[in-house]
Amino acid sequence: MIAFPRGWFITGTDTGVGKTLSSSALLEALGQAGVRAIGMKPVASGAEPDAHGMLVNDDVARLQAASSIDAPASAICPYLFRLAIAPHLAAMAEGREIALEPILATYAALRQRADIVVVEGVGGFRVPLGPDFDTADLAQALDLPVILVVGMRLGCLNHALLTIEAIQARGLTLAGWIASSIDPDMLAAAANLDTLHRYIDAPLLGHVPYLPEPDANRQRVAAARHLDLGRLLGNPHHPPGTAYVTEHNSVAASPD
Ligand SMILES: Nc1ncnc2c1ncn2[C@@H]1O[C@H](COP(=O)(O)OP(=O)(O)OP(=O)(O)O)[C@@H](O)[C@H]1O
Ligand SMILES: C[C@H](N)[C@H](N)CCCCCC(=O)O
Ligand SMILES: [Mg+2]
Repeated sequence: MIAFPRGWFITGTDTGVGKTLSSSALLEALGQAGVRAIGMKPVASGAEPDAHGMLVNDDVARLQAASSIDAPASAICPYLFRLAIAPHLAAMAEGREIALEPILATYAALRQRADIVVVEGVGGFRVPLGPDFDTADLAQALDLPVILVVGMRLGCLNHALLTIEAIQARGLTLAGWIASSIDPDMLAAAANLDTLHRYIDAPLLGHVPYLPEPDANRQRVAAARHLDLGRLLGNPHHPPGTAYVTEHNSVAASPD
C-alpha cells in the first residue's frame, strides 16, 4: 500500500510566478517515481484557437504533457475562457458563470484515475471566480494541502507572507513552498531566499533557478531536478511496510 497524499493545491504569490512550471515539474518528478499523477487546471483564462479552431490554454497543455495519465483538456479544465484577464471577467465576457460543483465533479473523476492530482489555481490565492466565491474557497472545498510558489522578485516577501496568512486563515495546511527565480536580475536574491526560509514555517520543496529554456518540456525536466519529492512525500513517521518516494525520486519500501 503506497501512502500518498491525494494531491496538492498549487497557488502562487501572483500570476506569472511559476505555478505551471512548478506544477508540471512536480508531475514530472512523480511520474519518474512511478506515481500515477495528473494535473488539473480548474479555471484557465487566456486561450488561442489551434489549427482545428479548438481553444488551447498553455497551462492546460503543459499540465497534460507533464501528467503520467493521458486526459483530454476538457477532463482537466472544466472552465476555459478566451480572454487572458481575471477569470470571472473572462467568464462574464462569454455570458458564463463559474460554479464550484463542476470543478469538484471534475476533481472527483480524476481522483478515480490517479494516485495524485496536482491542482493548479489561477493567479494568486484570492482570485474572484464568481459573485460569491474565489480561489481560496475553491482550495478549501477541495480540502487539499497547499503548495505556495514564490516568484522571486522584489515584492515577493510581502506577497508570500500575506498569502500564507490567508492559507492558514482558511484552516488549510501549507505543505511547503517552492522558490522560482523568475527575475534573473533580482538584487540580493540569496538574502531574500534566506529571509523567506526564516519566516515560512513549512518545508522548502525546492528552489527552481532561472531556467531560460524556451522548450516547455525541457524546462519542466530541468525544473524537476530541483524539487525534493522525498521532502514533500516522505516523513519520519512512515508506518512500517508502506512505500514512499525517497529523495532520489525512487519508490521504496519504508523500513519496518
Ligand atoms: N524559474 C524560472 N526560470 C525561467 N522562467 C520561468 C521560471 N519560472 C517561471 N518561468 C517562466 O515565467 C512564465 C510564467 O510562468 P508560469 O506560466 O509557470 O506562471 P504561472 O504562475 O503558472 O502563471 P499563471 O498565473 O498565468 O498561471 C513562463 O513563461 C515560465 O516559463
Ligand atoms: C491571464 C493570466 N495568465 C491568468 N490566467 C489569470 C490571472 C488572474 C489574476 C487576477 C488578479 O489577481 O488580478
Ligand atoms: Mg499557470
